[in-house]
Amino acid sequence: MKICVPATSANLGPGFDTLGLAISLYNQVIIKPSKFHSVSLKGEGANNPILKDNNMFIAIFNDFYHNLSNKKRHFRFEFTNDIPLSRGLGSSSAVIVSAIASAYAIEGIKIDKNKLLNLALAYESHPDNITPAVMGGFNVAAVKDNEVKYIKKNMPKSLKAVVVIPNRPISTQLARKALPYKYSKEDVTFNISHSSLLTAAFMSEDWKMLRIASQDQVHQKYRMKQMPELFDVQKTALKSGALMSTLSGSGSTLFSMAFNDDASRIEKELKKRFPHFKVLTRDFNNSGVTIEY
Ligand SMILES: Nc1ncnc2c1ncn2[C@@H]1O[C@H](COP(=O)(O)OP(=O)(O)OP(=O)(O)O)[C@@H](O)[C@H]1O
Ligand SMILES: N[C@@H](CCO)C(=O)O
Repeated sequence: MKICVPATSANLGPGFDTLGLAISLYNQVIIKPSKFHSVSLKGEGANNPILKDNNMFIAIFNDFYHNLSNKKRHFRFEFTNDIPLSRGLGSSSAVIVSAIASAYAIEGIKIDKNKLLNLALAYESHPDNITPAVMGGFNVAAVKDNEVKYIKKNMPKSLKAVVVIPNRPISTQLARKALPYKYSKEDVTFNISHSSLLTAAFMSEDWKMLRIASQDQVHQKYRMKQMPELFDVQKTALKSGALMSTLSGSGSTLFSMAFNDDASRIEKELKKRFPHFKVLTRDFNNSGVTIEY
């Protein structure tokens, strides 16, 4: 049985805890019945002892498996991770979504994607990464009575994501603590207007509007101060022709979106200016988590 889940970029500037989209960069896990519990890891986190000994995926998988099954079985988990840890590309959401999906799949129980999304919400209270991780595409999401209410739009093939992944992580938990407790009415109004404009721009494919609509006053400046080079990354991406360039989730990755024809020039410029960071160009993902029995 094989589960594949995409990376996600949340917030998209002003849409704090609300907007997110899925990128064609994946974590994959193959699970096989086995005489003993065993784990193999390839790719991101492969040398991280926590992922071998105290793996969040295994803990969530076990929570669900023990509730769903009355059999005592052991498994071999073969992870191939392309989503970097704590870089703002939704690594925790990918783990949560794929662990829950795996527990159902190994028991042969089909799980509806809306149910999967609402189960994932118990592990990550903001819906902006888990929604595109499950559904794919661009999503606007809100939580009401412990349920995610969302609207999805598929991303067109004419656009690419260009991501700059720094060599240092930022933990989401700490990055959330770095934010102010209170905001001025001006900042709140700024973000409501820009987030609404950004959503309308995605829905109507008015891509030229993104540069203005993706501005934010609520979280980026507080977080990017911790890694000031990120301001230069953002400026370089926009100057090289990106349609928008925003802190991905809580960072440290900078996400940019570009027309296909501009993406390789932007990638080249970013690689030249920031040789110590990883720069990747990817399509968007529209299918979300996939399960092969
Ligand atoms: N492949 C993985 N296997 C097991 N646990 C993982 C894996 N990837 C991430 N994690 C867990 O998720 C934590 C990272 O979550 P965090 O929310 O800080 O970052 P993120 O999800 O990558 O960023 P963001 O939410 O801003 O997109 C890691 O410290 C680890 O506990
Ligand atoms: N909306 C979340 C995304 C990161 O998980 C944040 O910015 O903290």
